[in-house]
Amino acid sequence: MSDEVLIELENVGVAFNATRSMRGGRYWALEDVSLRLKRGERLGVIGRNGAGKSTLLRVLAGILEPDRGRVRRGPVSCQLLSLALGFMPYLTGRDNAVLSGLMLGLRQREIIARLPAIREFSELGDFFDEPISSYSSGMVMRLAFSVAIQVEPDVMLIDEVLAVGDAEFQQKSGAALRERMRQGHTVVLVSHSEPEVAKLCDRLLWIEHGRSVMEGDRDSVFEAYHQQLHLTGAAA
Ligand SMILES: Nc1ncnc2c1ncn2[C@@H]1O[C@H](COP(=O)(O)OP(=O)(O)OP(=O)(O)O)[C@@H](O)[C@H]1O
Repeated sequence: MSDEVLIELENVGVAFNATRSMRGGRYWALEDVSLRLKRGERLGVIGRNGAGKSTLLRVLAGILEPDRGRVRRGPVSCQLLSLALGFMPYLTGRDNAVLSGLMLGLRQREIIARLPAIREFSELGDFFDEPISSYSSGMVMRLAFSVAIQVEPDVMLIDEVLAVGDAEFQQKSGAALRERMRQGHTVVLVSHSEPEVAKLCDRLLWIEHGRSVMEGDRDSVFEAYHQQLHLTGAAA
């Protein structure tokens, strides 16, 4: 891992409009999170349901602007892999792959040259040329993962998607991801699967109620997290 900081968050907060049952007003999904993401880092983000993990990934991806705090970003391309992904349902897998590549800063001919590899990795067969409204959620994730693996963004932000798809594809995507990490790619992974996080990440950020609780090497953060779960008797 190099010392080059790709994205830096300083006391970042994101507020949403609260629902009527919450009596309106603003609701802080992220309250105060600071983070320095370095090139080549394999960062896991852990925390209970609703802690703000997905919101944090959307800030890192540049999809959400913070309502407080500061984000400093180098000239990096980020790809967010999430089940709530922004594909166009009426376009084919192929056209969505081209769009994603363009949005990640590739030239049209670069992404077109990679289409056969994307189609092959996805194992979508003829579905690659069908509108993705006809895909299952597992098929959408196959497409998204295949694009990300072939396009090679500077930063891959992965939100609970590795468990989607059948066991064979999970194994293949996990292996492809580990290979990318071995080559020094930067990955941020949100997952409730501790074995997955333990296998892929060497550093962890633990957040609760939108605030950073602890950041550090994987084993120390897991230890503190488990201790707290034990104390509160709560499940992750
Ligand atoms: N677009 C939105 N509008 C309103 N509230 C939102 C929106 N997105 C997230 N929230 C709220 O912000 C809080 C944090 O949500 P977020 O999805 O970031 O948590 P999470 O840690 O990823 O949760 P989980 O582990 O359950 O996926 C939640 O209370 C959620 O309901």
